[in-house]
Amino acid sequence: MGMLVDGEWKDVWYDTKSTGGAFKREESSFRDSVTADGSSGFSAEAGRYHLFVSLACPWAHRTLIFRALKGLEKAITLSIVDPLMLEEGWEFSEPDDLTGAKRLYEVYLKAKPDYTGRVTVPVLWDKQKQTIVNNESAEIIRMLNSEFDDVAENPGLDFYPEPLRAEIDAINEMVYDRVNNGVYKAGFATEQDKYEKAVTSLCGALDMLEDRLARQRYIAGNRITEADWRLFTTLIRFDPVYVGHFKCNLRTLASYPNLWGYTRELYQVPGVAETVNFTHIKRHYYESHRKINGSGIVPLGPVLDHDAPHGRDRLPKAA
Ligand SMILES: N[C@@H](CCC(=O)N[C@@H](CS)C(=O)NCC(=O)O)C(=O)O
Repeated sequence: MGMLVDGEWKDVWYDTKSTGGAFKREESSFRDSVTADGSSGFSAEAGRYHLFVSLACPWAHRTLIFRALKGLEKAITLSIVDPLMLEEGWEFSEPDDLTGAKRLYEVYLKAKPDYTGRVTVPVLWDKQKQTIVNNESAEIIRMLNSEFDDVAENPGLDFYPEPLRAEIDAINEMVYDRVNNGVYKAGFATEQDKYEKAVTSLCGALDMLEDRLARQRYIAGNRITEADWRLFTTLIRFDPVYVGHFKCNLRTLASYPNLWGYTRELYQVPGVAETVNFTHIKRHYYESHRKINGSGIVPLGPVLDHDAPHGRDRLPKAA
């Protein structure tokens, strides 16, 4: 694991010294937008854009789900990095078809030769301008949701509907802080108190979500929205990785009947299971983070049946 400093790769682990043992996530650096009308300088066109993802990464996973559900697989091409992220960061097993890069940081350097910062997935790449449009998953999924409708196979699907936006934004904020990033704050903490604070907050958030999902089908009401997909990519990794590797073990996901049924329902939405790769997920965390798991041994369990009936039909769903 490392980062680029003035265009040079440095192999360094996350700095938690300056924050008293707490993990602080860096802001994403490329923040341009693709728009349907091209007013941003990046117009939504079939074949122009490319996604770089890791199948292990929950943030990149959001973009894979939106690409699949919106029917953008033909319009937006894809490169997948190797599961392990070691001294050279994310790498490709074969030179990347599109850019010839062996390591993801080379793609960042093509966009900005003097780049300083972390080299993260997902990356939305513009083949025409040969640059990174955006590397913030929260923004990329909004673009996939609404800007590519002229080239999407399912243009009518909207995961960020106008009447629910305030509710979705509020949920996202809580879920980001306490759940999506919460598991990382627990796992990367290097002081006991920071770890305990993160896990306690995470568990409180899961209790709250469990209670909500006992009463309603989805997190923002009776239809699936962006808020569900953002939560899903953390939940699907919870028992296989976060309980053990990140020590988020006050409770397993499977011990929450509603959250677990909900996770299975989302997993069973056509197109979603194909975006979930448990081999990449488990290998990435357990083999890459040698400061956390020195041996690199990948646990065999837990045995979970994501295809079991989800039982959520008892709660109403929008037509
Ligand atoms: N805010 C970013 C976070 C992306 C992120 O942190 N991705 C991780 C993989 S799960 C990564 O690439 N980390 C590499 C690093 O931090 O050096 C987003 O949501 O797009």
